[in-house]
Amino acid sequence: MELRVEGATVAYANGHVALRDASLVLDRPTICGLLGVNGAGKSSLFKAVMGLVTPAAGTVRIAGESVATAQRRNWLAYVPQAEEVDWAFPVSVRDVVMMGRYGYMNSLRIPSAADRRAVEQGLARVGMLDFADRQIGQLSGGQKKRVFLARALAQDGRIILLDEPFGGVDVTTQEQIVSLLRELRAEGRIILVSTHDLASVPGFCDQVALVKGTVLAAGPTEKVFTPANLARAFGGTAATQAAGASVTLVPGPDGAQLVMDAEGRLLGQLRPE
Ligand SMILES: Nc1ncnc2c1ncn2[C@@H]1O[C@H](COP(=O)(O)OP(=O)(O)OP(=O)(O)O)[C@@H](O)[C@H]1O
Repeated sequence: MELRVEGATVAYANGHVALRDASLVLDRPTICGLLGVNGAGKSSLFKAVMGLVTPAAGTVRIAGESVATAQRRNWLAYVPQAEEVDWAFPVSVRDVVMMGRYGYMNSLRIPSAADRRAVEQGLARVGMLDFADRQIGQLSGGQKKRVFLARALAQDGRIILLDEPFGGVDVTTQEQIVSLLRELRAEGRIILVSTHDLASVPGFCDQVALVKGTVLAAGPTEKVFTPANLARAFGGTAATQAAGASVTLVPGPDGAQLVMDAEGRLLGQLRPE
């Protein structure tokens, strides 16, 4: 599998250019973190990959094919931000996960035994089988995320895009999601995950892409997740805020310790002697 975004420009109907000349190539199984401030263009990049917006310039190719072909082959799975979902819509958890199978069904959408099995397996894998008959609005934030993850699992996507999967989830749920993402990578899938939780990035992302109106830098975490690059993506003041702040040390690349503040901002890096 390969995801190749080259020179993509995403502009909306009101003329706002969310991304300009953005490039990102993921050509092996990976967990790639997509990092940037609010409004940096992360969701716009996802939408371009999913074919929800058509780039005004540039190309998106998936294993050499167009997005439309990749969609038809069920290669692309998307776990949306919670805000994008209408939680009042009267469907059960099982119904939502079954949507991941629509691409495998004919127009009558009558599930086969294989579809039902994929749904049960997806729900079991995220620990949500007991909630299968619940209305989706009647779930906690973390449970909602897990349901949409189960939908991606049921779909058996080769490229899985997760928009802010850790927003509002507790530490245990976050750990469960991360270990599931590792399993999916081991199965050969490409995982692209946008997150604001910088502190957790070195622990689970083998690559990162920094977004600010374009892809500023992308590559292996140990090369790209550096204070200098983070300052470019998040603003240059991070390093000056250390005095008096309560800080956390997070294991970083090559034995380094990342010094983060309470909000997950990177203040600096301690290198081993
Ligand atoms: N449908 C739209 N019409 C016009 N402008 C839009 C639309 N969607 C997003 N934008 C704008 O494009 C820019 C990038 O938005 P995008 O949602 O891609 O950012 P993001 O990095 O995902 O942000 P967040 O972290 O807040 O989710 C923002 O300035 C946003 O206001």
